[in-house]
Amino acid sequence: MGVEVAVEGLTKSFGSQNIWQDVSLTLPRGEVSALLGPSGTGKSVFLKSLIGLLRPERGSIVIDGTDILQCSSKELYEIRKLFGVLFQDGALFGSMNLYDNVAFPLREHTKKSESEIRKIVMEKLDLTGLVGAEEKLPGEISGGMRKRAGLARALVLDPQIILVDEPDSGLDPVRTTYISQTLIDINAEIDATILIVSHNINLARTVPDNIGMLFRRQLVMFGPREVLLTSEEPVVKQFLNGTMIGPIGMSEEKDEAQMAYEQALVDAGHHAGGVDDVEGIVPQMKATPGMPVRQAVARRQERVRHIMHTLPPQAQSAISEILAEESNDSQDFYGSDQDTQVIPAYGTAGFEQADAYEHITDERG
Ligand SMILES: Nc1ncnc2c1ncn2[C@@H]1O[C@H](COP(=O)(O)OP(=O)(O)OP(=O)(O)O)[C@@H](O)[C@H]1O
Repeated sequence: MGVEVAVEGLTKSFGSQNIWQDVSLTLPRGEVSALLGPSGTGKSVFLKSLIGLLRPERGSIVIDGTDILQCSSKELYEIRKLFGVLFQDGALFGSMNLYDNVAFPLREHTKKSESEIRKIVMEKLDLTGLVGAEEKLPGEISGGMRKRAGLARALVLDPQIILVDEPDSGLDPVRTTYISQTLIDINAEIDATILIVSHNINLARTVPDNIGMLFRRQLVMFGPREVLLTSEEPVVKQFLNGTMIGPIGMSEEKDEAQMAYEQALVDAGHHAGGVDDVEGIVPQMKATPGMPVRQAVARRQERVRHIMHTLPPQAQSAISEILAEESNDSQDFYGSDQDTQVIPAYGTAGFEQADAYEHITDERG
Protein backbone atom coordinates (compact mmCIF):
# COMPACT_ATOMS: atom_id res chain seq x y z
CA MET A 1 0.00 0.00 0.00
CA GLY A 2 1.39 3.38 -0.99
CA VAL A 3 1.99 6.20 1.43
CA GLU A 4 0.93 9.82 1.22
CA VAL A 5 3.51 12.46 0.33
CA ALA A 6 2.65 15.89 1.74
CA VAL A 7 4.62 18.85 0.43
CA GLU A 8 4.13 22.24 2.08
CA GLY A 9 5.60 25.63 1.15
CA LEU A 10 8.57 24.16 -0.72
CA THR A 11 11.10 26.57 -2.23
CA LYS A 12 14.22 25.64 -4.14
CA SER A 13 16.98 27.81 -5.56
CA PHE A 14 20.43 27.18 -6.99
CA GLY A 15 22.48 30.18 -5.88
CA SER A 16 20.52 33.25 -6.98
CA GLN A 17 18.37 31.22 -9.44
CA ASN A 18 15.02 30.46 -7.89
CA ILE A 19 13.53 27.30 -9.47
CA TRP A 20 10.13 27.34 -7.78
CA GLN A 21 8.67 28.74 -4.60
CA ASP A 22 5.99 27.95 -2.06
CA VAL A 23 4.95 24.68 -3.71
CA SER A 24 2.30 22.81 -1.71
CA LEU A 25 0.61 19.61 -2.80
CA THR A 26 -0.31 16.21 -1.46
CA LEU A 27 0.17 13.02 -3.45
CA PRO A 28 -2.72 10.90 -2.19
CA ARG A 29 -1.60 7.43 -1.12
CA GLY A 30 -1.84 4.82 -3.82
CA GLU A 31 -2.99 7.25 -6.53
CA VAL A 32 -1.22 8.14 -9.76
CA SER A 33 -0.31 11.81 -10.06
CA ALA A 34 1.46 13.71 -12.81
CA LEU A 35 3.47 16.89 -12.63
CA LEU A 36 3.50 18.76 -15.92
CA GLY A 37 5.24 21.88 -17.04
CA PRO A 38 7.28 23.31 -19.89
CA SER A 39 10.95 22.36 -20.13
CA GLY A 40 13.14 23.87 -17.47
CA THR A 41 10.39 24.62 -14.96
CA GLY A 42 11.99 22.38 -12.35
CA LYS A 43 10.00 19.16 -12.59
CA SER A 44 13.07 16.96 -12.24
CA VAL A 45 14.36 19.16 -9.43
CA PHE A 46 11.05 18.59 -7.64
CA LEU A 47 11.29 14.85 -8.11
CA LYS A 48 14.87 14.77 -6.83
CA SER A 49 13.81 16.86 -3.83
CA LEU A 50 11.15 14.30 -2.89
CA ILE A 51 13.74 11.59 -2.56
CA GLY A 52 16.23 13.82 -0.74
CA LEU A 53 18.78 14.06 -3.56
CA LEU A 54 18.32 17.83 -3.59
CA ARG A 55 17.58 19.97 -0.58
CA PRO A 56 15.00 22.78 -0.87
CA GLU A 57 15.78 25.69 1.42
CA ARG A 58 12.25 26.16 2.75
CA GLY A 59 9.17 24.05 3.39
CA SER A 60 8.49 20.46 4.38
CA ILE A 61 8.15 17.08 2.68
CA VAL A 62 6.33 14.70 4.99
CA ILE A 63 6.48 11.04 3.99
CA ASP A 64 5.01 8.40 6.22
CA GLY A 65 5.02 10.86 9.13
CA THR A 66 8.64 11.99 8.67
CA ASP A 67 9.70 15.39 7.34
CA ILE A 68 12.66 14.45 5.18
CA LEU A 69 14.02 17.99 5.31
CA GLN A 70 14.34 17.79 9.09
CA CYS A 71 15.16 14.15 9.74
CA SER A 72 18.53 12.52 10.40
CA SER A 73 20.47 10.87 7.57
CA LYS A 74 19.66 7.49 9.08
CA GLU A 75 15.92 8.26 8.91
CA LEU A 76 16.32 9.56 5.36
CA TYR A 77 18.06 6.31 4.43
CA GLU A 78 15.06 4.36 5.76
CA ILE A 79 12.55 6.62 3.99
CA ARG A 80 14.43 6.19 0.72
CA LYS A 81 13.77 2.46 0.89
CA LEU A 82 10.09 3.28 0.28
CA PHE A 83 10.96 4.67 -3.15
CA GLY A 84 11.44 3.17 -6.56
CA VAL A 85 12.73 5.69 -9.07
CA LEU A 86 12.79 5.51 -12.85
CA PHE A 87 15.23 8.12 -14.13
CA GLN A 88 14.95 9.47 -17.69
CA ASP A 89 17.55 7.18 -19.28
CA GLY A 90 16.88 4.20 -17.02
CA ALA A 91 20.21 4.91 -15.20
CA LEU A 92 21.46 1.37 -15.83
CA PHE A 93 25.01 0.17 -15.21
CA GLY A 94 26.52 -0.11 -18.69
CA SER A 95 28.77 -3.06 -17.87
CA MET A 96 26.01 -5.25 -16.36
CA ASN A 97 23.45 -7.20 -18.33
CA LEU A 98 19.77 -6.49 -17.75
CA TYR A 99 19.36 -9.37 -15.31
CA ASP A 100 22.19 -8.12 -13.09
CA ASN A 101 21.00 -4.55 -13.36
CA VAL A 102 17.54 -5.50 -12.14
CA ALA A 103 18.96 -7.82 -9.47
CA PHE A 104 21.34 -5.13 -8.20
CA PRO A 105 19.12 -3.50 -5.51
CA LEU A 106 18.17 -6.95 -4.16
CA ARG A 107 21.82 -8.02 -3.87
CA GLU A 108 22.77 -4.66 -2.39
CA HIS A 109 19.94 -4.13 0.10
CA THR A 110 18.60 -7.58 1.01
CA LYS A 111 19.95 -10.93 2.18
CA LYS A 112 17.82 -12.89 -0.28
CA SER A 113 19.23 -16.05 -1.85
CA GLU A 114 20.04 -16.09 -5.57
CA SER A 115 17.03 -18.31 -6.25
CA GLU A 116 14.71 -15.85 -4.47
CA ILE A 117 16.34 -13.02 -6.40
CA ARG A 118 15.85 -14.88 -9.69
CA LYS A 119 12.14 -15.29 -8.96
CA ILE A 120 11.66 -11.57 -8.27
CA VAL A 121 13.82 -10.40 -11.19
CA MET A 122 12.05 -12.64 -13.70
CA GLU A 123 8.66 -11.50 -12.39
CA LYS A 124 9.59 -7.83 -12.93
CA LEU A 125 11.15 -8.54 -16.33
CA ASP A 126 7.91 -10.26 -17.28
CA LEU A 127 5.86 -7.30 -16.08
CA THR A 128 7.92 -4.95 -18.23
CA GLY A 129 7.98 -7.25 -21.25
CA LEU A 130 11.73 -7.99 -21.11
CA VAL A 131 11.83 -11.75 -20.68
CA GLY A 132 14.40 -13.06 -23.17
CA ALA A 133 16.54 -9.91 -22.99
CA GLU A 134 18.17 -10.74 -19.62
CA GLU A 135 21.62 -11.29 -21.10
CA LYS A 136 21.73 -8.08 -23.11
CA LEU A 137 23.87 -5.12 -22.10
CA PRO A 138 22.19 -1.68 -21.90
CA GLY A 139 24.26 -0.56 -24.90
CA GLU A 140 22.78 -3.35 -27.02
CA ILE A 141 19.11 -2.40 -26.60
CA SER A 142 16.91 0.52 -27.55
CA GLY A 143 16.01 3.47 -25.35
CA GLY A 144 12.52 2.08 -24.81
CA MET A 145 13.88 -1.22 -23.54
CA ARG A 146 16.37 0.59 -21.29
CA LYS A 147 13.51 2.55 -19.80
CA ARG A 148 11.55 -0.62 -19.12
CA ALA A 149 14.60 -2.24 -17.56
CA GLY A 150 14.93 0.85 -15.34
CA LEU A 151 11.30 0.42 -14.37
CA ALA A 152 11.81 -3.28 -13.61
CA ARG A 153 14.73 -2.35 -11.37
CA ALA A 154 12.68 0.36 -9.65
CA LEU A 155 10.11 -2.28 -8.70
CA VAL A 156 12.22 -5.06 -7.18
CA LEU A 157 12.20 -3.74 -3.60
CA ASP A 158 8.38 -3.42 -3.59
CA PRO A 159 8.33 0.37 -3.43
CA GLN A 160 5.45 2.23 -1.83
CA ILE A 161 6.21 5.37 -3.81
CA ILE A 162 7.31 5.28 -7.45
CA LEU A 163 8.79 8.36 -9.07
CA VAL A 164 8.99 8.34 -12.84
CA ASP A 165 10.94 11.02 -14.67
CA GLU A 166 9.63 11.51 -18.22
CA PRO A 167 8.68 7.94 -19.09
CA ASP A 168 7.98 9.11 -22.65
CA SER A 169 11.30 10.79 -23.42
CA GLY A 170 12.85 9.22 -26.50
CA LEU A 171 9.84 6.96 -27.07
CA ASP A 172 7.34 7.00 -29.91
CA PRO A 173 3.64 7.53 -29.05
CA VAL A 174 2.83 3.81 -29.17
CA ARG A 175 5.64 2.79 -26.77
CA THR A 176 4.63 5.70 -24.56
CA THR A 177 1.15 4.21 -24.35
CA TYR A 178 2.60 0.77 -23.53
CA ILE A 179 4.68 2.20 -20.72
CA SER A 180 1.67 4.20 -19.51
CA GLN A 181 -0.38 0.99 -19.41
CA THR A 182 2.41 -0.70 -17.47
CA LEU A 183 2.40 2.10 -14.90
CA ILE A 184 -1.37 1.80 -14.45
CA ASP A 185 -1.06 -1.99 -14.14
CA ILE A 186 1.71 -1.64 -11.56
CA ASN A 187 -0.51 0.71 -9.61
CA ALA A 188 -3.32 -1.85 -9.74
CA GLU A 189 -1.00 -4.61 -8.62
CA ILE A 190 0.92 -2.99 -5.77
CA ASP A 191 -1.20 0.08 -4.97
CA ALA A 192 1.90 2.28 -4.82
CA THR A 193 1.74 6.07 -4.83
CA ILE A 194 3.06 7.13 -8.23
CA LEU A 195 4.31 10.51 -9.42
CA ILE A 196 5.06 10.91 -13.11
CA VAL A 197 6.95 13.94 -14.32
CA SER A 198 6.24 14.60 -17.97
CA HIS A 199 5.39 17.08 -20.67
CA ASN A 200 3.59 14.51 -22.79
CA ILE A 201 0.04 15.67 -23.48
CA ASN A 202 -1.44 12.24 -24.25
CA LEU A 203 -0.01 10.77 -21.10
CA ALA A 204 -1.29 13.71 -19.08
CA ARG A 205 -4.78 13.35 -20.50
CA THR A 206 -5.13 9.62 -20.02
CA VAL A 207 -2.98 8.29 -17.18
CA PRO A 208 -3.05 10.23 -13.88
CA ASP A 209 -5.71 10.53 -11.21
CA ASN A 210 -4.31 13.94 -10.26
CA ILE A 211 -2.42 16.53 -12.24
CA GLY A 212 -0.29 19.51 -11.30
CA MET A 213 1.54 22.03 -13.40
CA LEU A 214 4.64 24.12 -12.78
CA PHE A 215 5.07 27.40 -14.62
CA ARG A 216 7.11 30.50 -13.90
CA ARG A 217 8.40 29.25 -10.57
CA GLN A 218 4.90 28.49 -9.27
CA LEU A 219 2.69 25.46 -8.97
CA VAL A 220 -0.14 26.72 -11.17
CA MET A 221 -2.53 24.07 -9.85
CA PHE A 222 -2.67 20.57 -8.46
CA GLY A 223 -5.74 18.42 -7.97
CA PRO A 224 -8.03 15.81 -9.48
CA ARG A 225 -7.34 15.42 -13.22
CA GLU A 226 -10.69 16.97 -14.11
CA VAL A 227 -9.62 20.32 -12.66
CA LEU A 228 -6.67 20.79 -14.95
CA LEU A 229 -8.29 19.14 -17.97
CA THR A 230 -11.25 21.56 -17.85
CA SER A 231 -9.20 24.58 -16.81
CA GLU A 232 -9.58 27.90 -18.60
CA GLU A 233 -6.15 29.01 -17.31
CA PRO A 234 -4.31 30.25 -20.47
CA VAL A 235 -1.06 28.46 -19.64
CA VAL A 236 -2.87 25.17 -19.02
CA LYS A 237 -4.95 25.43 -22.22
CA GLN A 238 -1.87 26.29 -24.27
CA PHE A 239 0.09 23.41 -22.80
CA LEU A 240 -2.66 20.87 -23.39
CA ASN A 241 -3.16 21.99 -26.98
CA GLY A 242 0.54 22.39 -27.72
CA THR A 243 0.05 25.66 -29.58
CA MET A 244 2.41 28.63 -29.76
CA ILE A 245 -0.39 31.00 -28.82
CA GLY A 246 -0.31 31.64 -25.08
CA PRO A 247 2.05 32.56 -22.29
CA ILE A 248 4.54 29.73 -22.86
CA GLY A 249 7.32 30.76 -25.23
CA MET A 250 10.47 29.23 -26.61
CA SER A 251 12.26 30.53 -23.56
CA GLU A 252 10.69 30.43 -20.13
CA GLU A 253 9.32 33.98 -20.24
CA LYS A 254 7.24 35.45 -23.04
CA ASP A 255 6.38 39.14 -22.92
CA GLU A 256 3.18 40.91 -24.02
CA ALA A 257 4.75 42.24 -27.22
CA GLN A 258 5.80 38.76 -28.34
CA MET A 259 2.32 37.40 -27.56
CA ALA A 260 0.69 40.21 -29.57
CA TYR A 261 3.07 39.59 -32.49
CA GLU A 262 2.29 35.85 -32.54
CA GLN A 263 -1.45 36.50 -32.29
CA ALA A 264 -1.20 38.89 -35.27
CA LEU A 265 0.56 36.17 -37.29
CA VAL A 266 -2.23 33.71 -36.50
CA ASP A 267 -4.90 36.30 -37.29
CA ALA A 268 -3.19 36.68 -40.67
CA GLY A 269 -3.55 32.93 -41.28
CA HIS A 270 -0.31 31.48 -39.88
CA HIS A 271 -0.72 28.04 -38.27
CA ALA A 272 -0.01 28.25 -34.53
CA GLY A 273 0.87 24.57 -34.35
CA GLY A 274 -0.56 22.05 -31.94
CA VAL A 275 -3.92 20.38 -31.99
CA ASP A 276 -6.85 22.68 -32.60
CA ASP A 277 -8.60 23.32 -29.31
CA VAL A 278 -8.80 19.89 -27.74
CA GLU A 279 -11.42 20.46 -25.10
CA GLY A 280 -12.70 18.38 -22.24
CA ILE A 281 -11.74 15.05 -20.84
CA VAL A 282 -10.87 11.80 -22.55
CA PRO A 283 -11.40 8.61 -20.53
CA GLN A 284 -8.65 7.60 -18.13
CA MET A 285 -6.70 4.40 -18.88
CA LYS A 286 -7.75 1.40 -16.84
CA ALA A 287 -5.77 -1.56 -15.59
CA THR A 288 -5.48 -4.38 -18.12
CA PRO A 289 -8.36 -6.84 -17.68
CA GLY A 290 -7.17 -9.61 -15.40
CA MET A 291 -5.15 -7.28 -13.19
CA PRO A 292 -6.36 -6.69 -9.65
CA VAL A 293 -8.87 -3.87 -9.26
CA ARG A 294 -7.14 -0.50 -8.80
CA GLN A 295 -7.85 0.26 -5.16
CA ALA A 296 -7.04 3.89 -5.89
CA VAL A 297 -10.21 4.32 -7.95
CA ALA A 298 -12.62 3.82 -5.06
CA ARG A 299 -10.45 5.80 -2.63
CA ARG A 300 -10.21 8.63 -5.11
CA GLN A 301 -13.97 8.67 -5.70
CA GLU A 302 -14.48 9.03 -1.97
CA ARG A 303 -11.85 11.73 -1.66
CA VAL A 304 -13.08 13.72 -4.65
CA ARG A 305 -16.68 13.60 -3.39
CA HIS A 306 -15.40 15.16 -0.18
CA ILE A 307 -13.63 18.09 -1.86
CA MET A 308 -16.09 18.45 -4.74
CA HIS A 309 -17.61 21.70 -3.40
CA THR A 310 -14.17 23.36 -3.41
CA LEU A 311 -13.54 22.70 -7.11
CA PRO A 312 -14.38 24.95 -10.10
CA PRO A 313 -17.90 24.39 -11.56
CA GLN A 314 -16.69 22.92 -14.87
CA ALA A 315 -14.55 20.38 -12.97
CA GLN A 316 -17.51 19.54 -10.73
CA SER A 317 -19.78 18.70 -13.64
CA ALA A 318 -17.05 16.65 -15.37
CA ILE A 319 -16.43 14.72 -12.16
CA SER A 320 -20.13 14.05 -11.62
CA GLU A 321 -20.39 12.52 -15.09
CA ILE A 322 -17.25 10.42 -14.66
CA LEU A 323 -18.18 9.19 -11.19
CA ALA A 324 -21.52 7.98 -12.56
CA GLU A 325 -19.76 6.18 -15.43
CA GLU A 326 -17.13 4.65 -13.14
CA SER A 327 -19.70 3.19 -10.79
CA ASN A 328 -21.64 1.72 -13.76
CA ASP A 329 -18.41 0.31 -15.21
CA SER A 330 -17.33 -1.41 -12.03
CA GLN A 331 -20.75 -3.06 -11.69
CA ASP A 332 -20.76 -4.20 -15.33
CA PHE A 333 -17.20 -5.46 -15.43
CA TYR A 334 -16.65 -7.02 -12.05
CA GLY A 335 -20.16 -8.05 -11.09
CA SER A 336 -20.54 -8.55 -7.37
CA ASP A 337 -17.09 -10.05 -6.67
CA GLN A 338 -14.59 -7.22 -7.10
CA ASP A 339 -11.57 -9.45 -6.41
CA THR A 340 -12.26 -11.91 -9.18
CA GLN A 341 -9.50 -12.11 -11.78
CA VAL A 342 -11.01 -12.77 -15.15
CA ILE A 343 -8.07 -13.10 -17.53
CA PRO A 344 -4.46 -14.10 -16.75
CA ALA A 345 -2.40 -11.02 -15.91
CA TYR A 346 0.36 -9.46 -18.00
CA GLY A 347 -0.41 -9.75 -21.66
CA THR A 348 3.03 -8.85 -23.00
CA ALA A 349 2.31 -9.64 -26.64
CA GLY A 350 2.44 -5.96 -27.54
CA PHE A 351 5.78 -5.57 -25.82
CA GLU A 352 7.22 -8.56 -27.66
CA GLN A 353 6.24 -7.02 -30.97
CA ALA A 354 7.63 -3.71 -29.82
CA ASP A 355 10.91 -5.43 -28.89
CA ALA A 356 11.17 -6.97 -32.35
CA TYR A 357 10.71 -3.55 -33.88
CA GLU A 358 13.18 -1.96 -31.46
CA HIS A 359 15.72 -4.64 -32.32
CA ILE A 360 15.42 -3.80 -36.02
CA THR A 361 15.72 -0.07 -35.39
CA ASP A 362 18.72 -0.69 -33.10
CA GLU A 363 20.55 -2.67 -35.74
CA ARG A 364 19.91 0.01 -38.31
CA GLY A 365 21.19 2.54 -35.80
N1 LIG B 1 22.19 20.53 -9.72
C1 LIG B 1 21.84 21.68 -10.29
N2 LIG B 1 22.58 22.79 -10.13
C2 LIG B 1 22.21 23.96 -10.69
N3 LIG B 1 21.10 24.13 -11.44
C3 LIG B 1 20.34 23.06 -11.66
C4 LIG B 1 20.66 21.78 -11.10
N4 LIG B 1 19.69 20.89 -11.46
C5 LIG B 1 18.82 21.60 -12.23
N5 LIG B 1 19.20 22.88 -12.34
C6 LIG B 1 18.47 23.94 -13.06
O1 LIG B 1 17.12 23.91 -12.63
C7 LIG B 1 16.24 24.27 -13.70
C8 LIG B 1 15.14 23.25 -13.80
O2 LIG B 1 15.68 22.01 -14.27
P1 LIG B 1 14.84 20.67 -14.37
O3 LIG B 1 15.72 19.67 -15.01
O4 LIG B 1 14.23 20.35 -13.07
O5 LIG B 1 13.68 21.12 -15.38
P2 LIG B 1 12.54 20.21 -16.02
O6 LIG B 1 11.26 20.95 -15.80
O7 LIG B 1 12.62 18.83 -15.48
O8 LIG B 1 12.95 20.29 -17.55
P3 LIG B 1 12.79 19.21 -18.75
O9 LIG B 1 11.31 19.06 -18.96
O10 LIG B 1 13.44 19.89 -19.89
O11 LIG B 1 13.48 17.95 -18.31
C9 LIG B 1 17.12 24.38 -14.94
O12 LIG B 1 17.38 25.75 -15.17
C10 LIG B 1 18.39 23.66 -14.55
O13 LIG B 1 19.49 24.21 -15.21
